[in-house]
Formats: sequence, structure tokens, C-alpha cells
Amino acid sequence: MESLIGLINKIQRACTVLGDHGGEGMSLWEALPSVAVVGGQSSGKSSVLESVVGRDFLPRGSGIVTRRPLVLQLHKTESGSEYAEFLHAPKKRFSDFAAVRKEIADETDRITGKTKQISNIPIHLSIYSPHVVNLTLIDLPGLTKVAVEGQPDSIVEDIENMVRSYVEKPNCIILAISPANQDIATSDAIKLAREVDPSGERTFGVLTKLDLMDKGTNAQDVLEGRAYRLQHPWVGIVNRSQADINKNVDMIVARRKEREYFETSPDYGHLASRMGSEYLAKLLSQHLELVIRQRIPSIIALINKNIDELNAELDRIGRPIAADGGAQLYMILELCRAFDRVFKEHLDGGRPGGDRIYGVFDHQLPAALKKLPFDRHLSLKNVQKVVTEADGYQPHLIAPEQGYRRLIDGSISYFKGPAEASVDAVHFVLKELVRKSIAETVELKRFPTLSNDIATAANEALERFREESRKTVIRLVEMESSYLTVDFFRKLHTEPEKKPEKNANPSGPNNDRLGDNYLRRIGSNVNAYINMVCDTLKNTIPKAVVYCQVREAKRSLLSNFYAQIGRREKERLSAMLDEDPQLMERRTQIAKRLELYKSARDDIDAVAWK
Ligand SMILES: Nc1nc2c(ncn2[C@@H]2O[C@H](COP(=O)(O)OP(=O)(O)OP(=O)(O)O)[C@@H](O)[C@H]2O)c(=O)[nH]1
Repeated sequence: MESLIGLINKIQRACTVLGDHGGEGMSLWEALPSVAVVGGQSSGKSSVLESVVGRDFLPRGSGIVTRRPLVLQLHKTESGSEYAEFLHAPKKRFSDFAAVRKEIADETDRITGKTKQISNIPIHLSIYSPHVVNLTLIDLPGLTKVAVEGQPDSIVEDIENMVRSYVEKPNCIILAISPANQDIATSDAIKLAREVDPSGERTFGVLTKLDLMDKGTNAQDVLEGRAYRLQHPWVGIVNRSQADINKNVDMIVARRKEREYFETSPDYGHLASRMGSEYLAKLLSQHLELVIRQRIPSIIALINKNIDELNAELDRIGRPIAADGGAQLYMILELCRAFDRVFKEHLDGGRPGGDRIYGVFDHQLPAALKKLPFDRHLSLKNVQKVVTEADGYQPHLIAPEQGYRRLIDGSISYFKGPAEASVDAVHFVLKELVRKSIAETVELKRFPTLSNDIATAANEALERFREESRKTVIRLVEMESSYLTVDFFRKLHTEPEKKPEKNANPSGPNNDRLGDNYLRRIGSNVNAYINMVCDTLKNTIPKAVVYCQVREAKRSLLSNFYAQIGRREKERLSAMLDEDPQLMERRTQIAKRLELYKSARDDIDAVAWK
């Protein structure tokens, strides 16, 4: 049975290491049964604790000495020397209890400063001794009614709130200390206990200073449960008086004297076997064990629930990454592939965005082609200018071959603009899809560095594809200039030329040769040819763009990147898998917690069903 309390001690210590001392959520700490010592200032709390332990070790002084909760874990040893250990200084064994007292005071100041502030972060002290029973007690600051000098006015309320935060937990056993030389109706401890535990099932009433009661009065009414009823019997205590403390009266001696006091007391002799600090310690220990045993199923359930939640969170933020280079490379490749999958889904229609590429071909390109200034380029005036210039000093005899060529070349060069614009438009769609795909690849979320690297590599590749695509579409346009479709012009020749209407053009034959009709015909011939070229390019530019950019993006967006990382050193691979430091910290925390819960579960399994 004793090992049960030891078990809870162990879990409590682990909770403190993890920074779990209650607070938000349902923590393991809060599920563990504990005994909290509550009482007004000078009610005798420290004295009770010390006589339960059988040692002087608590700081004494005026004002609020206890300013942080002290979790006191008593471990019964079979034999050997007595010593104490603090959780915050695990390697140090204290066998001098005066030094323990000093360490408690120093450690209190470490968090609260030398001010008279209070803190709810507990100090953990373990005492190993053959003279104690296994028990965990929490010493809390004494309830007070007024702030003393140097303390903020809020201190009265702050202390009460802190004490309440401990005792209101359903798993807290309340050791309510009241001095017998005060009316029990005015006891701070009873007042608070009644508030948080109205039925009195987890409150143990302790009456101190029985020896200081006025002559002729006694506390039988209280101790026999008539003055204030609790589920558990009241325990009367006689601690060392201030004079005893000053005379350094030994604890063991004090215990003996206390025993004698009850045995010989005319008022309490009949209750002697149920009075005194030794009896109190046994009573608490037994009760604590009982409570722990009752709580085990719910503690296990809580542990399991916490384990499930932590595992779920780990799944969400990702498990820790492997340490060896091969595994890291594998992981990077897997992550790249995950990204690539999402990217392809965008292009292939599984996710939105790929259709915007078709929008470029279906809408942007035709609209740009339509806007080209052919009407200006093939205006009568310009046709005349180009043809005349091309003829030079010797006007053409049959047909203005050079003029045609110049007009056609000039027109075709206009196609470069829309062709390049299509390349750019598709480039930006692809870039945007890369950005989106990275954001949507859940596996990548935890790796900002790798996400960045992938984005850079993908964008570099897209830039290369764009350059290739640009060259190709320009080439397509230039090809149209380099060799004209002969058939088109041959057919023109066979069509009968419309006779100019009589008197329509009264000018001479030379004028007629470059007359409006003649020029208009040249213009419309060129225009018809350009329309044909335009129809061709409207079809071939998308083919070139898809071939050079979209198809390549699907096929080899990260090929260069793969080749690069394949050659990288292990250090650079781990650097690529760098994570958000907060996330890494959180994962470490979760791992620690998981370990605590799992080992607690194992420990409980091992002990509870013996
Ligand atoms: N005669 C006698 N004196 C007692 C008894 N209990 C406590 N005292 C004295 O009462 C004074 C206060 O006792 P503490 O144990 O320091 O009380 P506390 O509740 O811990 O006080 P704070 O830490 O100041 O809140 C000390 O001088 C004790 O010696 C008792 O049962 N009999």
C-alpha cells in the first residue's frame, strides 16, 4: 500500500519538472490527490507540519514567511540517516535541517524576489526518514486579514485566491488548522473549507494550541464533533510553544510530551488514542492511500486521454525527423514529391488554377492579336510609302515583289508582342501555382526552409522554361517571315483583276500603276495573307508554350533540384529540414509529456494491481 503514495510523489515531481502545477486544462497534477495545509497566520501550520515530520525545517519569522506553496513529500525509509532533497537542486542531499530552512527561504526569494510578493509555483521538498510516514503535504501561505508594511493591499485577496485554487480541487484533502484558543466560528481555515467542501468529506479539522486554552475551558465540543461537524474526526494537537522553540526543545521530545499531555489530560484522556501529531500523520497517510486507490481508474483514464491528445497533436505538427543523412534525403525527396503532386493536380484540374492557362490561349492571345495595328500598317498611305521605297529608283514592272515582302515582314513582326505576352502570362500562372501548391502541401508546413528552397528551385526552373518558350515562339513568328506560302500568291494571280471603272481614275498610266485601287489591292492581299498567318500562330503559339513551359513544368520542375540535393552534405540536408523553433520546442515538450504519462501509466500498472 505504501508504494501508492510513493508513486503519486513520483508523478507529482515529474509534473513540476514539466511545469505542470495545475492551471489551464485538466492536468495530471490536478488529478492527483494531495493534502493541503490551510489556516490563518500563527494558527500553528508550520508547527503541525514539523511535528508530523518530526523535524525543524520550516522558515520562521514575522509576516508572511510561506510565500510559495511548499510541496512536502515524506518518504519512509527502513533505517539510516535522515536527509532532505529539493527538486530544484536534485544532486544535493541536506542532512542539516537548518540548511533546509535556509534553502526554502532562498528558493522562495528566487522567484518572488525579496519583496513580500507571493507566487503559485511550488517548491518541492522530499524528506527521507525512518520517522515519517509516506505522505505528501502542501504548505500554503497563511490566510491573513490585513496587509503588513511593504505588502500590496491585494495580498490578502491574493493569498486567499492562491489557497483556494489548491483546496477547491476535488482531489485535494484539506488539513484545516484552527487554534483552540480562538472561537472555532471565526476560524479562517474552517471558513474556507466550508466554502469549497460544504459536506466536509475531504476536510480534516486540526485543533492546535489546546494547552493555551483558558483555565476551566476545554475543546471537547469541537473534538467530539459537536461544535462543527465534519465527516472525519477532529484531531487535537499540542505543538511546541514559542518558549520550547527558543529553548530548542527536540522534536522527538516534543512528540513524547504531547503524547503524555493527552494521556494524562482529564479533559482528553478518553480521546488520547485519536489525538496528537503522530496519530494525525497516520490518519492522513491511510486516508491518502484510500483516496489514491479510488482515484486510480480516473487517473489512468486521464493519462490515456492525454496520451491520445498529445499523439494527435504530434501527428498534426509532424513527428521528429530522422538523424541520418540517407533518411533525411529520403524525407526531402518525399516532401518534394508531395509538393509536385499538388502542383500537378492544379495543372490537371484536380485543383483550380490550371484553367487559367487555357484562359491565356482562349482569351488573352486572340484579344491581343485582334488589337495589332494592321489597319495602320496597311493603310493606303503606308502601302504606297513602303512599295515606293522598296522599288527604289526603278519602279516595279509587273508586281511589287519587294514591297509585298516588306509589308508582310513588317506585319509579321507585330506578332512577336502577343507571342511573348502569352509566354509571360503562362509563366505567371505557373509561378502562382507553385506558390499555392507550397502553401497547400500540408507535409511542408513545418519546414519553412525547405519550402523556400523548393519555391526558389521551382521558380528558377520556370524561368528557364520561360526563356526556352520565348525563343520558340519568336522562332515560330520568324519562320513565318522566312518563307512565305507560295500557293497563296499563285492563287491571287489566277483571280481576275477587277477592271477599274471608266473615268474613275482620270490620271495617267503611271499614276494608275500606283493608284488607290492598285494600292488597296496590295493592302488587302497582304492583309489576307497576314490573317492566314495570324490563324496559324493563334494555334501554334499555345502549342509551343505548352510544350516548353507547361509540359516541362509537369515533367521536370524539380529535376535540377533533385540533382543538387543528391550531392549535398548531411549538414546541408539537416539545415534544409530546419523547422520553426517554436514548433520544435513544442514537439520536445510533447515528447517529454508523453514520456511522463507513459511511465506514469506503467508505474501505476505495476503498483496498483499488486
Ligand atoms: N503552546 C503552544 N504554542 C503553539 C502551538 N502551536 C503553535 N504554537 C506557537 O504559535 C506560534 C505560531 O506557530 P506557527 O506554527 O509558526 O504558526 P503558523 O500558522 O505556521 O504561522 P505563520 O507561518 O506565521 O502563518 C509559534 O510561536 C508556536 O510556537 C501549540 O499547540 N501550543
